[in-house]
Parts: sequence; C-alpha cells; structure tokens
Amino acid sequence: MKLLELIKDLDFECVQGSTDIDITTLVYDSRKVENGSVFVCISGAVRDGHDFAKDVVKAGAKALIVEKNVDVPDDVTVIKVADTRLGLAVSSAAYFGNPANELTTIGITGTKGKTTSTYMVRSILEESGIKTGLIGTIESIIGDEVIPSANTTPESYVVQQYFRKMVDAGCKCVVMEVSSQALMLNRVGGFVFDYGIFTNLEPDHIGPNEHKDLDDYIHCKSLLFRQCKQGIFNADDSHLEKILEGHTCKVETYGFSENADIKASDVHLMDKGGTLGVAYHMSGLMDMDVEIDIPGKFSVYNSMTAISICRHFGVKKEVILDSLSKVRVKGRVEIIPVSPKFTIMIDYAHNAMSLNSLLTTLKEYSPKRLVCLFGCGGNRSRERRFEMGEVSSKLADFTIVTSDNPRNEEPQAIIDDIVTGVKKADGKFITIIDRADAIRYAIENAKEGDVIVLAGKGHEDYQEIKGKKYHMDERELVADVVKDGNFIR
Ligand SMILES: CC(=O)N[C@H]1[C@@H](OP(=O)(O)OP(=O)(O)OC[C@H]2O[C@@H](n3ccc(=O)[nH]c3=O)[C@H](O)[C@@H]2O)O[C@H](CO)[C@@H](O)[C@@H]1O[C@H](C)C(=O)N[C@@H](C)C(=O)N[C@H](CCC(=O)O)C(=O)O
Ligand SMILES: Nc1ncnc2c1ncn2[C@@H]1O[C@H](COP(=O)(O)OP(=O)(O)OP(=O)(O)O)[C@@H](O)[C@H]1O
Ligand SMILES: N[C@H](CCC[C@H](N)C(=O)O)C(=O)O
Ligand SMILES: [Mg+2]
Repeated sequence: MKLLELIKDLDFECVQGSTDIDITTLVYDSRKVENGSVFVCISGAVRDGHDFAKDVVKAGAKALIVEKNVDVPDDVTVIKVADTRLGLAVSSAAYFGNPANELTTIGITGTKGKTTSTYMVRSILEESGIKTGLIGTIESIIGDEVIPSANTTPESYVVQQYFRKMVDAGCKCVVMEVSSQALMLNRVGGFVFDYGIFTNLEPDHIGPNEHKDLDDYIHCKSLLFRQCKQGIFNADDSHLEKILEGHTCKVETYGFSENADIKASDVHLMDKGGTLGVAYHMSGLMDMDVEIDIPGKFSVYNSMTAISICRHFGVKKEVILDSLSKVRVKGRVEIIPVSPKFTIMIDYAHNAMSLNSLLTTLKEYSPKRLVCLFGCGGNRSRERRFEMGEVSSKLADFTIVTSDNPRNEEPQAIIDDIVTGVKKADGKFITIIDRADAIRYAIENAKEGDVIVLAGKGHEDYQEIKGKKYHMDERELVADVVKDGNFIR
C-alpha cells in the first residue's frame, strides 16, 4: 500500500520525505514495528510515542505520523497532523479498506446500560437473520470468534480491524459500546455511525486520566451525535438538552415522557419464584406488550433502547419478544440458583448511579431483607467509595463491605473510605476484607426471603492486586460455599 493512500483522508503536512512510498504495516506501538511500517506517535497517559521515533526508525519504520517535531534521518517520511489519535483512526480505516462502509454501524453511549443493550440488540438482530458483530466491555464477538476485552471501546486501529474481520465473517451489522473516553480519544474516529444511541448520564469517570469535569464528560458523550446519521435518545434523562448540543443527526426518543416517540407505560414487576422480571406496554412508533426475565426498572429502559434500534431494521414484534425473553448478560443482574429460600445475584454496579438504580428497583420486589456486598476499585474515583457506601447504607438492610480490585491501593484504605459513606447514612454493616470470605459470610448467614447482591465485579473472572490479576470468579466462590452446605435450603 502507498503511504498516500493511507493518509489521503487526513489533514496533514508532509514535513520531510515523500508520500509516494510503499509501506507494509500501520503501527502505534514501537514494539510492533517491522521493516516498512508507518509508526503513529501517540502522546498517551503514561508514555509518549514521539519518544520512540529514533527506535522505530532503527527497527525499519519508513514513515512517522506525528503531532510534535521529531528528529529522524531525512529519508524517513514525517507526516504532521494536529491530533495523532485522529490520525490513527482515519489511517486505520483506510488501512483496513473502510470496512464501516460495508456494515450498518450502531454505537451506544451513556453512563449505564450500554453492555446490556448491546447484547439485547445483537440477540434480536441475529434472531431475525442479520449477522451482527459486537464490541464492548465484556468481549468482542466476530462471527464464531470471541475476544475478551481490555477496554469497553478498543483503540481505533482495533475497532477498524474488528470491523474488517466482521465483514469477512459475513456480518452485516455491528453493535458497539462507545465510552466517553473513546469519544475523547478518537477511538471511533474515521467513520460515521448509522445509529447513535444515548442511554442516560450521571456524573462518573471524572478524575486523573479520565474527564476533567462533568462538562467535559457530557461534551464527549455528545460528540457521538455529530458523528451519526440517526440519533436515538432517552427522553427522560435530565442531561438530554446538553447531549443534543451541536448534534447533526436525526432525532428520535424513547422513555416514559409524554412527548417521547416510543413510550413506556404500565410497568409491572414480576416475581416468578426465583426469577425476577418486568413487563410493560410500549406505544407510539411501536405498539406492543413487552415481558422480560431480567429484573429492574432499568430493564425497561435497556429493552426500549434495543427495540428502538431494531425497529429501524423492520424486525417483527414476535422476533423481538422471543429474543428478549431469552437474552441474559453475564454479570448483569445474573441470578445464581442456590436455594429457593433466598435469591443471590451477581451484578456489575460499581458506581453510585448503578448501585442506586439496582437497589431501588430490587426493593420494589419487596424482599424480606436486601443484603448488598461490594467493594470499590483502587486507582479509580475516590468519590465512588463514599457515594456507594452511602447508597448501600440507605437502601440495603445490611451492607457487607469488602474488596473489589484494589489495584495499587491498600484494600483496608478503600474499605475505610466506603465505611465513611456507610456511616453517613447509619445503615447496618460489617467489613470483611477478603471477598471470598465475605461471600461465604453472606450465604451462610442468609435468611429466608433475602435478596443478596454481589455488586461490582459482574463478568470479571479475576481480582487485580498490585499489578497482578489473580483468578477469581464469583460463580465459583458461590459454588464453593454451596458445596459445604451450611445455609438454609
Ligand atoms: C488512560 C487511558 O485511557 N489509557 C488508554 C490509552 O493508553 P495510552 O495510549 O494513554 O497508553 P500509553 O501507555 O501512555 O502509551 C502511549 C503510546 O505509546 C506507545 N508505546 C508505549 C510503550 C512503548 O514501549 N512503546 C510505545 O510505542 C503506546 O502504544 C501508545 O501508542 O489507550 C490504550 C489503547 O487504546 C488503552 O488501553 C488505555 O486504556 C487504559 C487501560 C484504561 O484504563 N482506560 C480507561 C480509563 C478507559 O478507557 N475506560 C473506558 C470506559 C470503561 C467503562 O466502560 O466504564 C473504556 O472504553 O475502556
Ligand atoms: N439503564 C440503566 N440505568 C441504570 N443502571 C443500569 C442500567 N442498566 C444496567 N444498570 C446497572 O448498571 C450495571 C452495568 O450495566 P451495563 O453493563 O449494562 O452498563 P454499561 O453502560 O455498559 O456500564 P460500564 O460502563 O460499567 O461498562 C448493571 O449491572 C446494573 O446494575
Ligand atoms: N472498566 C471499569 C470497570 C471497573 C469495575 C470494578 N470491578 C472496578 O475494578 O472498579 C474500570 O476499570 O474502571
Ligand atoms: Mg459496558
């Protein structure tokens, strides 16, 4: 491939060398450079790719894409752009032959509900015969291939690479989670989404290496709607007006609001003995009764998100209802069958918003006792700890404070922060630093009618301590306790 072909859609200045050269690979990690590579210098959170300019030339790079000046031999082509992350996105799209043009692309953004909605969309579209790829927090699904995720939205090069693989695997469509960080860091640059969806927004991801403040967080989320053709929005969210600022897409809404294009009403929570679910009526652009075996009022929103999208594909109502009745998402209100006398579920709520909506909705099922077990991630927003502590203390009847992924922080220090929040609301609690011990305590002390929530780790099968990931799957921890049998049955 000629270098010019790769960068033709970029706004660039050729500082030295020629654009009429053959290149082999496009790379943004110096360790992957080969003879003939183009190296994109990214100024990251930890390292600066420009610092590797000399090394990559030694390793065979024939061209560099930069945003700062670099000192390399004259025969190396240097292309300067304003933003190398955007440069990487646009050149990656070209490198993989602009696969987004061969797919219907759906991007879902919002603080919560992205993962759940993407699986619902994929389930409905696949059931109706539309082969659909998925990219998100848990994994990416490309035909039969499943790749575990490091980020909710991967780097732009990986996004384009997965799109290409999806096209090659016969996918007609892709549904992906678009995090605010991804929008901030141009991971989804270089193409226009066919559909952009906004689920909801609450303050989150504000801190070092994330967003500098709430306005920046909102602004980044709003960028999706300058980069999609059809926007679909939660009409009930108080931040909607700001999210719509500067939008260039067509607008359609869903929610409980009178003026929503797709409206929900008559919500009934269902408790079928061990299975918690929800039913509601949908009217407006779509008229149908919906029933799903996933608990929570937020399941109404997530399913409305999915149905609003799938409506555009002309999917039949029966297919929608059938696939929604089957869809389960790992670690999202995932009920583990242990005893008919109490309910235990694994969930991914790891901030105040999700914990609040989860516990609020579970309370509506009128459990005899709501028990909430959680910890908070180290090297993440400290505010989350106070807030989650307070939310659990307020809403749960009993809180078990334990560890999540301590990362490089002291587990006890994180727990102390959570306890500060718990004490603010005066709820009953216990602290058990080891998560396995805490889970054992929760089950062995379960009472009839309890709903026990293991919050925060969801699909994760590890615990990260001081830079190392140790295997830890809550399903296995629960099974270990069940094996010993010291609980009510
Ligand atoms: C702070 C942040 O967002 N970091 C992300 C970012 O890393 P970075 O580019 O800043 O990496 P860096 O280590 O500083 O390196 C800079 C450049 O130098 C290059 N380099 C580095 C070393 C070397 O020897 N040679 C070399 O060339 C790197 O390849 C890179 O191009 O780009 C990487 C690739 O896309 C991401 O994996 C990484 O996510 C980290 C792991 C992370 O924790 N991100 C979080 C904040 C995040 O993005 N979260 C969102 C939302 C999660 C949710 O759903 O709630 C997400 O989408 O995952
Ligand atoms: N629509 C919603 N509104 C509020 N809370 C929700 C909603 N959907 C799910 N939740 C709660 O948030 C948790 C995470 O949901 P989900 O994984 O679908 O969201 P997400 O946007 O992908 O989140 P993340 O950014 O953490 O990956 C769930 O386990 C549940 O407790
Ligand atoms: N992708 C998010 C999820 C964290 C989930 C929770 N288990 C934690 O470790 O805080 C993050 O890395 O911030
Ligand atoms: Mg997610």
